[in-house]
Amino acid sequence: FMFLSFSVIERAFSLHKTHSIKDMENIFQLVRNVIPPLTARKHKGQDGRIGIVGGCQEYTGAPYFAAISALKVGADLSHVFCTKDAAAVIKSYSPELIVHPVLDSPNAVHEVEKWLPRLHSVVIGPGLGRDDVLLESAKGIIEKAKIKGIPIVIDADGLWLISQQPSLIQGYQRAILTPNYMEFSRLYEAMLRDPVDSNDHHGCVLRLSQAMGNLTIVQKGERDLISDGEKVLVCSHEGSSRRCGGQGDLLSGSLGVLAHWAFLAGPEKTNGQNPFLVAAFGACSLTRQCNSQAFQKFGRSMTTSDMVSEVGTAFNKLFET
Ligand SMILES: NC(=O)C1=CN([C@@H]2O[C@H](COP(=O)(O)OP(=O)(O)OC[C@H]3O[C@@H](n4cnc5c(N)ncnc54)[C@H](OP(=O)(O)O)[C@@H]3O)[C@@H](O)[C@H]2O)[C@@H](O)CC1
Ligand SMILES: Nc1ncnc2c1ncn2[C@@H]1O[C@H](COP(=O)(O)OP(=O)(O)OP(=O)(O)O)[C@@H](O)[C@H]1O
Ligand SMILES: [Mg+2]
Repeated sequence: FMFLSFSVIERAFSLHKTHSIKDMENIFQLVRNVIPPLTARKHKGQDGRIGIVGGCQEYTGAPYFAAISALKVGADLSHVFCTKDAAAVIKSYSPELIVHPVLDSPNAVHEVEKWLPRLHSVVIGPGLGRDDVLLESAKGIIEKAKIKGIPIVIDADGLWLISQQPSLIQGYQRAILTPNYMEFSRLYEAMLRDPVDSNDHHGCVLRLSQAMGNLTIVQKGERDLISDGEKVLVCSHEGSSRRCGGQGDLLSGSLGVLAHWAFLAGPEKTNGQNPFLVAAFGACSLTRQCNSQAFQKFGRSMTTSDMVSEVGTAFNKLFET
């Protein structure tokens, strides 16, 4: 089945090289290489402690989807840093999550900073909203995470913040941005001062990554384009035509774990490829596989919760061979 999905690795200078099944299969193998083995000699936490920064009065589903997906991919602990009024709601969705109601407190940055030494990666933005006070907290948290060298996934309203202040993340190569169509356009226009060229998606994602200082960009869509400014990977693994909200949150939460694993494994395990490209490819194919499986069961009534239930079998199918 792996050969049915259609994904490519291409060099920046030869953008329209023929798509090679071998390359695609190789990237799946690289994802497998970075997955930590399950052994009896590990303690709780070793396979990943992930932080999600998001969750406000309007949005509680998004941080939940990201945090629960991180656990189901294989992280040991998943922390959500959200506003006070969102915390009880998110806790009530799941006893698995550790929820900190700190994001709207006056010392929000310090409250999250205390936890950073214990976190392997952070996902900033799912359900964060656009309140200036919360965006300011997110900004402070990004700055602290950068100082610690922690991999940072930026999604949703975190990308809104980056569109306003690109220098906040520019040049930090341990960051991965996961824009949808709208978010990509906003970022592109902010950085390149030009509208997106709809005839050249490859070139656009490549140029945006370069303008941002070669951090990893995942442009989500009918095909996911993943670039670090040098290469463009394409993930068009089969999903479905069902576009319920929350799928991007499943992607960013999964990517939080995979980014940590790939970063820890390093370029030896990824055959010299940028570990964050490999992680992104893994998260995109996993999300699409969950979509495909859930759609087969539920059709049009499929929701993101149904996709979350598929993470385990989807992961096994793609990566545990
Ligand atoms: N259950 C929850 O709690 C969930 C909460 N969520 C949270 O919501 C927050 C805001 O995130 P977001 O993604 O709605 O904001 P943004 O990107 O500005 O899009 C807004 C507008 O963009 C447009 N548009 C989008 N795609 C397009 C396309 N391909 N092509 C063309 N246009 C396109 C479209 O415009 P329209 O169709 O109305 O013209 C759409 O209305 C954020 O915190 C997020 O995490 C979500 O995660 C879902 C689950
Ligand atoms: N047209 C499409 N065909 C197939 N898969 C798609 C399509 N558009 C998006 N996807 C997949 O859906 C997932 C989420 O992408 P999407 O663009 O919906 O993110 P989003 O808008 O941020 O979602 P969310 O509602 O969580 O905020 C990605 O894995 C992407 O590959
Ligand atoms: Mg989104």
